[in-house]
Amino acid sequence: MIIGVPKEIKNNENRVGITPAGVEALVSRGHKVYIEKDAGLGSGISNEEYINAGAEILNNAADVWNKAEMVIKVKEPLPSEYQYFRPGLILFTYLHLAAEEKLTKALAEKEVVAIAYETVEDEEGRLPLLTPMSEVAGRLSIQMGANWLTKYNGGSGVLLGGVPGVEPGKVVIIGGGVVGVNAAKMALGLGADVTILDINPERLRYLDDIFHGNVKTVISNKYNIARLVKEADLVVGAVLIPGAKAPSLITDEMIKSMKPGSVIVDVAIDQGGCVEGITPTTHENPVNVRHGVILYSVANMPGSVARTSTFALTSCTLPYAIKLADLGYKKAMELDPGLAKGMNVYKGKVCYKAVADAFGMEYTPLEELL
Ligand SMILES: NC(=O)C1=CN([C@@H]2O[C@H](COP(=O)(O)OP(=O)(O)OC[C@H]3O[C@@H](n4cnc5c(N)ncnc54)[C@H](O)[C@@H]3O)[C@@H](O)[C@H]2O)C=CC1
Ligand SMILES: CC(=O)C(=O)O
Repeated sequence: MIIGVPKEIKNNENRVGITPAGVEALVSRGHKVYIEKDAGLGSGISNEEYINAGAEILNNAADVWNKAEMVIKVKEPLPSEYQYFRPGLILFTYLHLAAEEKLTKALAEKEVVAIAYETVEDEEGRLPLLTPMSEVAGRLSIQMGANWLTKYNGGSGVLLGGVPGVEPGKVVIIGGGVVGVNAAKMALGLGADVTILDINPERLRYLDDIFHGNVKTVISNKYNIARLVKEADLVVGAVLIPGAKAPSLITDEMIKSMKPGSVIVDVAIDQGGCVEGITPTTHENPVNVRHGVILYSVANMPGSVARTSTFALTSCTLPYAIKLADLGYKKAMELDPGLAKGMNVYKGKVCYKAVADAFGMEYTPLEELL
């Protein structure tokens, strides 16, 4: 198969869809890999490293997209990339379509074979291609929160760990999945007072066990969210309903009730965000201020620590890329039903229900199309 890896163009997105190890693995199995010139530089990977692994470097994005049978990316295509869509092109990347109506329609109109990292499942129903970046974003959320709490950034001036004689800052994490656990690890490491809310009592039991009672666990409902957000110095939005638009849980009224200079990091922004009325920001201009509260809502947080993120992401995506290239997507999905869950748009139809529901579009099960 001919595989193309373009340079990412989202604001400050320094990750890249493949490493030299991935190129080597694909080329040694008889595939051809084209990489856009300088695509790896943001992750510390030179053109020469790709060439030495067997890739061919192309000077522009158009050539990479047009020559490839499968494009491997990191982030969802931006409007300037829609021109490269064509029937039968396999696109393997994060898509977050429930928050991207225009992209959903463009992929359907051009009959792209659109496979989203974030909805691929393993045998236990976990999300193996979302997990590595959720680990990164969860950890980063506390770093970012601590940074925006500083006075020179307009924050309240709270040090999350406190000091002897002064109590620590209060961190409230809504959603106790992968982002939530990793945020909690970092916040506990700093010495903060940590509370995690989740709708799943079993998950709260698990969190109580693994953190040996060092985090408070609270069932998630409107009443408890309002009560805890009001007292928080830093809130992390970490909820997910796979493939769907994130539920709006932190209302404008709740933001008004918070102390001025407190911070909300809405990690769930890539699925639309869990704060009422929130919109995505960029690494260049990462925050908005509402009612004196700082709202951080960057949809590609791991792009800022690209070296770590690229290697973490591609170590998980590569085995799937190899399956797709070796077997073709039909056979690969027949043998691995979890990979089939990644198919969001196919033959012009939306075949992931939560995406179709987000826009009132028709849902067609993949089995009817393959
Ligand atoms: N902004 C960014 O750069 C990045 C964003 N993300 C996003 O972070 C979000 C969380 O991802 P993961 O932790 O991997 O998901 P996950 O599936 O591991 O965890 C989500 C948790 O949310 C809980 N939940 C669902 N509804 C809830 C509610 N109403 N109240 C409280 N908890 C609720 C679930 O029970 C689950 O435990 C996703 O939207 C993901 O795409 C992930 C990586 C990077
Ligand atoms: C998952 C996601 O949105 C990211 O890694 O950018």
